[in-house]
Formats: sequence, structure tokens, C-alpha cells
Amino acid sequence: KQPSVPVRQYSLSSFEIGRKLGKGKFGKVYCARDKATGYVCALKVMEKKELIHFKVEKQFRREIEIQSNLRHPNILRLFGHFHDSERVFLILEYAGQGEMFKVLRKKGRFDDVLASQYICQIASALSYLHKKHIIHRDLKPENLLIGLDGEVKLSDFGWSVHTPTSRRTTMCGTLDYLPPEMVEAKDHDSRVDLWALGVLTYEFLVGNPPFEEPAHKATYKRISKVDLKIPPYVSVEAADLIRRLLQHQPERRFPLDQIPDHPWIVKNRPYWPTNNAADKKSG
Ligand SMILES: Cc1cc(Cn2cc(-c3c(Cl)cnc4nc(-c5cn(C)nc5C)[nH]c34)cn2)no1
Repeated sequence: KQPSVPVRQYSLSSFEIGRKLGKGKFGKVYCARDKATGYVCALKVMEKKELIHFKVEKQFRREIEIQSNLRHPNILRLFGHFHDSERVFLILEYAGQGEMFKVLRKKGRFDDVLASQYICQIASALSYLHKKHIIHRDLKPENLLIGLDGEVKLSDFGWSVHTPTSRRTTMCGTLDYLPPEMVEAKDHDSRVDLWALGVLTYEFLVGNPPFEEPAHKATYKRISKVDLKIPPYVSVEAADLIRRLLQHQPERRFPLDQIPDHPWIVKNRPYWPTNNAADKKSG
């Protein structure tokens, strides 16, 4: 019988707190080092009163329950959590190159090689989630991080749920990534992530999401009509994948497990893969 690994009890004093890495709607993230092991992680701190005020405790509990049981190279690890009288803390994997949306805003847009590698890695993470009957439901650059070797890490599982489901909580924030069935508040399943993957592919290559409009109502209309205009500089192969993912009918959307063999991914796969962790492992 395997000796069970004792689950360590953490508290704030278990860590040396470093610089603030970022802040979100509900809290802040700091770089932190575990005093006992020297391991560097990211500590996400949220005020309990804020979680209660914004009525997101349930979402928060779901984020912990789902993300702590996931093991995939393109999904940010949640190692543990703890709380004190006013705050809750998530002990998260530290992503060495930071937030995807900041890199995208800085670069404007990505080329086919970089964008296709990111999309292929995200498709791999989504395929892993869907096999566990989990849909992410909030795929967007703000919820992506980049690891030390340039690999993508899916994070923020606050909106993820077990399929099939129909949304009960009011959406807040951008509509840009929502598929027709969600903006029309219909029942939806894991294929909502396929739509969002199409939106993400477009945003990586163009620099803004495809249905973006100043007013929510206008965005809603363009999503519902799939009013898609792909700029001429987007490659034929990339445009093909975008169109195959941004299908109004969920059942017509391109399946995740065929993405690694799509011409856009195959054509742009570097012959000598970048010097990533897998390389180091194989020596
Ligand atoms: C609350 C709240 C804020 C955010 C957004 N956010 C995520 C991070 C973050 C996480 Cl969770 C993990 N690793 C990170 N590494 C960085 C980072 C690395 N460099 C070189 N620069 C940065 C920035 N940020 C990380 C920070 N903010 N989500 O919920």
C-alpha cells in the first residue's frame, strides 16, 4: 500500500511574498516562495467580503474543486488553498513569462508559427478538459498565461462547469467570446469552447476579436449572425480553421482532436521544435 503523502497545511507564514504580479476583478496575485522547499509559486489573494459582495463564492469553490484535480502541461496547476479571517489564498503554479493578453497587446498580433503553436496547445488542454466532461466557458487572452519555455497555460476556472449545463449566473464582462447558443441563453455543451477557440485564433492573428463592437447589442447581433470578416493578410489555412470553428451550429464546429492535423497547424509546426521542457526531458 502506497504511503499516503501527508497533505501539508499552508498558511501565509509558509511563504516569502515577492512582487505583485497582477490584479483581477477579485483580488491580486503575488510571486511567493515556499520557505520549506524554496519552490516559487503564484499566490492569488482574494478578500472574503468581496467574494460575498459579488456573490462569487460558489464560482470560487468550483474553481478550486475543478482546477486542483487537473494535471496537464497547458493547464495552470492549483497546488492548494488556505484562508485567514478576511482572505482566501490560492497556491498556483508560477508562469514564467506572464500574461498572454499583455504579450498580445504589446506585439499587436502573432504570426502563423506562434499563433498555431498556441492554438494547438490550447486545443490539447481543452481536449483533456472535455474528456473529463469539463467545459472552460471563459477562454480568452486574459485567462491565458505563458510558461518559462513559452508554453501556454490555461488558467481561471471560475466559469468552468461539468457538461451539459445551462448557465444560471448572469454573465458579466466581455460578450466577445460567447457563442450564439450562450448569447441566446440556450442549453450549451463543450462545443462552446470550440467557438471560443475560433475567436481566440482570430484575435491572435488580427489583434482584436472578430465580432467586437462598442455596444453589447451590436456584438450580440454580429455573433448571432456570425458576421465574420477575415482580413486579407490572414493566411488561407488560418482563415479555413477560423471558419470551421466559428460555425453557428455547435455540431458543425471543427472537432478538437482533428486540430493537430489541420493544414494551418501542420504547415507552421517548426521542424526543430522550440527548446521546450519536452526536449529537456528526452535529453
Ligand atoms: C486576481 C487575479 C489576477 C489575475 C491575473 N494574473 C495572473 C498572474 C500570474 C499567475 Cl496566476 C501565475 N503566474 C504568473 N506569472 C506572472 C508573471 C511572470 N512575469 C515575468 N510577469 C508576470 C506578470 N503572472 C502570473 C498575475 N496576474 N488573475 O486573477
